[in-house]
Amino acid sequence: MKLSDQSLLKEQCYVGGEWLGEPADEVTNPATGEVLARVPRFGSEEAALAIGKAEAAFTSWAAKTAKERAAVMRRWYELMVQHREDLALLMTSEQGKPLAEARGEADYAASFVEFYGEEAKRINGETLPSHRDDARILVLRQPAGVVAAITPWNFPMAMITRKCAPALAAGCTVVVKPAGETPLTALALGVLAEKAGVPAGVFNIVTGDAKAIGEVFTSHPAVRVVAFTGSTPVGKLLMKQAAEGVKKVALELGGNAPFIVFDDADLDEAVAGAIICKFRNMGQTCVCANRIYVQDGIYDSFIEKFAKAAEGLKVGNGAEANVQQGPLITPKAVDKVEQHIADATEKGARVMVGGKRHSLGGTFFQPTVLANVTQDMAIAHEETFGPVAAIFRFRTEDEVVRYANDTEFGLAAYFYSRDVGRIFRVGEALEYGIVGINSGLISTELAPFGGIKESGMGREGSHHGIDEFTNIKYMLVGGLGT
Ligand SMILES: NC(=O)c1ccc[n+]([C@@H]2O[C@H](COP(=O)([O-])OP(=O)(O)OC[C@H]3O[C@@H](n4cnc5c(N)ncnc54)[C@H](O)[C@@H]3O)[C@@H](O)[C@H]2O)c1
Ligand SMILES: O=C[C@H](O)CS(=O)(=O)O
Repeated sequence: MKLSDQSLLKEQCYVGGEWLGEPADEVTNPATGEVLARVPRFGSEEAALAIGKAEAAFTSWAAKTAKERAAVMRRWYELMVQHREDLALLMTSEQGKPLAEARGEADYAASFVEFYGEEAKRINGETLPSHRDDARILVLRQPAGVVAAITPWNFPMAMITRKCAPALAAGCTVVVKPAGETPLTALALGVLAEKAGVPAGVFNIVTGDAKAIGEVFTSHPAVRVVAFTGSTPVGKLLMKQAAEGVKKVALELGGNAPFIVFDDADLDEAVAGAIICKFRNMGQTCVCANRIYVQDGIYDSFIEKFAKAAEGLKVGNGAEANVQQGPLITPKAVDKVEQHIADATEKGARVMVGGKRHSLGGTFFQPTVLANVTQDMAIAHEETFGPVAAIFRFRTEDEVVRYANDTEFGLAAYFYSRDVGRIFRVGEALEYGIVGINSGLISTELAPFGGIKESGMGREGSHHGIDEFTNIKYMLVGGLGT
C-alpha cells in the first residue's frame, strides 16, 4: 500500500505522546489477503499505562481555554483534510469499502473535529432564579475526565472522531481501542494529532487483546466515561462491566432498520434511496436498510426497478475505479449472509438477484435481492450486515408500522411518502432514534445520531454530543445578603 505520506502508516501504538510496542498482529486487506502491516498486541498492563497517561494529561488539557482547545482541534481537522487521500486509501485497504465511500468517510469523520472544535466555545453554563435573596445559583458544565473509547471496523475513522472530537472539545482526555481489523486508520489519526499539537496523553491509541483492554477500560478508577460503538452483545457486556464502578456509558449499538415505501412515494426516488441505504459499505453499516417493506400498489414496479439497479452494481477491489461493492470484512461475515439467505429461501423467499459468493472469491459476495420475505424469517429480526436486500409486501399503514417496530432494536428507520399527514403520523409512530423520510442517507455531524431500546443510549453529533462528556454541577453562592 503506497501512501503519499508514508509516515501515516504506523505499526506502533500512541501512548502519552510516544510510539510504543512491537509489531505483532497482522492487518490484512480483505480484497487481496495482503498483509498491510502488523500492530502491537497490547493487554491489561498497557491499557492501564495509557489510562494513566490520559489521567496525567487531563488537568492541563481541561484547564486550557475553550479557544485554545478549539485552535488545536482546528489544526487537527486541517491535517485530516490535507491527508484525505491517504486516509481514504488506508480505509479502503484495511476495511474494503470503495475508495469513493472512503473519501466520503474521511470528510464525514473530519467534519466532527471541525464541528466540535467550534462547539468547544459554546459549552455554556447558566444561572437559575434563586430561592433565597442572599444566594445565587450557578450551573456549570465540566469535563467528565478520562474517556475510554472502543470502536468498530466498519467506519475506521468516523467512529473514532465522532467520540473523540466532542470528548476533547469538552476538555476530556481519551484512550481509544480501534477494531483489530482496522487499526491503521486510527494510528494515522494519532500521527496527525501529534502534528496538530494535541498535547501528549490527551489522545492515546492502543491495539491488541480486546477483552483484556476492555476489562481495564471498564474497571480502571480513573476512567469516567466508557464510549462504545459496536454490536449490542458487546455493548451489554461493557455496560455490565462498567456498572461496577458506576461509570457513565455512551453506547452506539446494533440496528435492524425498516425501509418503508408507501403507494404515494416517488417511486424512482424510493428505489435510489433504498439502493444506497442497503448497499452502502456492502450493507455493513448500523443504519443500513435491513428490511424493505413495499406497499401492495407499487410492489411489482418497485421490485423490478430495485432488482435491476442492484444487478448493475460493480463488484471488485475498492481501490479500483468505479467499484461500488468491495469485499465483506471477514469470512464470518459471509457465513452470516449465507445463513440469512438459506433461512429465508427455506421459508419461501425467492432470490431475484445474486444469492451466492462472487466469482472473485475470497469474501466478495453478489449483491442480493430476496422477494416474498416474511416476518417469520431470521432476516426480519437479525442484523444481516451484508449486501442482502430483503423485500416484504404490506397492505396498510398500521400493519407496516407494527412490523417495523417489531424488534428489540431502535436505531434508524426510513420511509418514503408524499402525504404530509402520513409523514407526521408514521414519523412519530416509529420507535427509533433516527427516522429518514424521503431520504436513504441520514448521517451528518449536525444531527444527534443514536438509538433507543437495544440500539444503545447517548447521542453523537450536534450540540447534544457534548453531553456524554460533560458533568453538570451547580454552585449555590450564599452570604450575599446586605
Ligand atoms: N450504532 C452505531 O453507531 C454503530 C456504528 C457502527 C457499528 N455498529 C454495530 O457494530 C457491529 C459491527 O461492528 P463490530 O463487528 O466491530 O462489532 P463488535 O461489537 O464485535 O466489535 C466492536 C469493538 O468492540 C471490541 N470488542 C469485542 N469484544 C470485546 C470485549 N469483550 N471487550 C471489549 N471490547 C470488545 C472489538 O475489538 C471492536 O473494537 C454491528 O452490530 C453494527 O450495527 C453500530
Ligand atoms: O455504521 C454505523 C455508522 O454510524 C453509519 S454512519 O456512518 O453514521 O452513516
